[in-house]
Amino acid sequence: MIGVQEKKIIELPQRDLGKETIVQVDNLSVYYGDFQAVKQVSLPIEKNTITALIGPSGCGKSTFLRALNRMNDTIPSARSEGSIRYDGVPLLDAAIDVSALRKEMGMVFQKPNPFPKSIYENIVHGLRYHGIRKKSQLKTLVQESLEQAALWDEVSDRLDASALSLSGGQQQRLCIARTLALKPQVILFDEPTSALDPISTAKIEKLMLELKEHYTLIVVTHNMQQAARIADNTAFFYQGELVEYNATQELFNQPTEKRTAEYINGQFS
Ligand SMILES: Nc1ncnc2c1ncn2[C@@H]1O[C@H](COP(=O)(O)OP(=O)(O)OP(=O)(O)O)[C@@H](O)[C@H]1O
Repeated sequence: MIGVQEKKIIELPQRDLGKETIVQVDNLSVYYGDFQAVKQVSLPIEKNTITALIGPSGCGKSTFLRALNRMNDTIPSARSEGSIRYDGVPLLDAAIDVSALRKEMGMVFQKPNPFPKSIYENIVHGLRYHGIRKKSQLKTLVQESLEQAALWDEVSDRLDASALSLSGGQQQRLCIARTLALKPQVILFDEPTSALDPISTAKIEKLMLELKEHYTLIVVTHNMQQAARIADNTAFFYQGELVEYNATQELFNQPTEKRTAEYINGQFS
């Protein structure tokens, strides 16, 4: 449940959302001070799909992604306008408990960022924060999330080892496991493979395709091939605007907008 901070209670949707659209964004604008980084973007995110956000550097992809789970709140100059509804819940409402929201909409970043602690501690940290303290339950959740992140077989005999002793690709899967342990509904990925080698990238892409059976994934990527390989739907952003949003195959094979065609044909980057 997404609770609240004081004033009013806003209930989080129950687990079984039972709807095609899990997140509905309408006229979302995001500003950093006077600068408008995202301009009146509207789009639906379908449940149990991978949605890719593509576009040239600085076009607002990450800002849009971070608006969804209110990560931009941590930037003093940032301000969002418009509407983001998560199964009907207005996420931009000031009364939303952002900590609960970020549990429900977990985030995986570009650079694997495990804590300088053991593999086990990396996963239980967030669980303890959210009030889970029973050892047996923590142990079960650690194993489950590492299995789901396709890392268990590689680390089951060294859960006490430092997370920093893992390879970059393993660290990123640990960060995914850390997110999964909190049982999110939506996982936001901000260029999750751009710091990884091709083999680790392939493992993460395979994992993402497996995860969409249970979760809804939204991924910012610079890599158009990656979007074409894994995404069901793709949104092309340019200078803060959403230029085109369609099924990935359509967007790449028959873009309706000239700017999309130019971008995917490599005429600008
Ligand atoms: N904290 C911030 N303060 C001020 N401006 C910012 C901030 N973060 C991003 N911006 C600006 O907002 C615009 C969009 O940035 P954003 O990082 O969302 O783009 P992006 O498409 O994700 O870029 P990239 O692909 O390079 O990561 C850019 O002009 C950027 O300089």
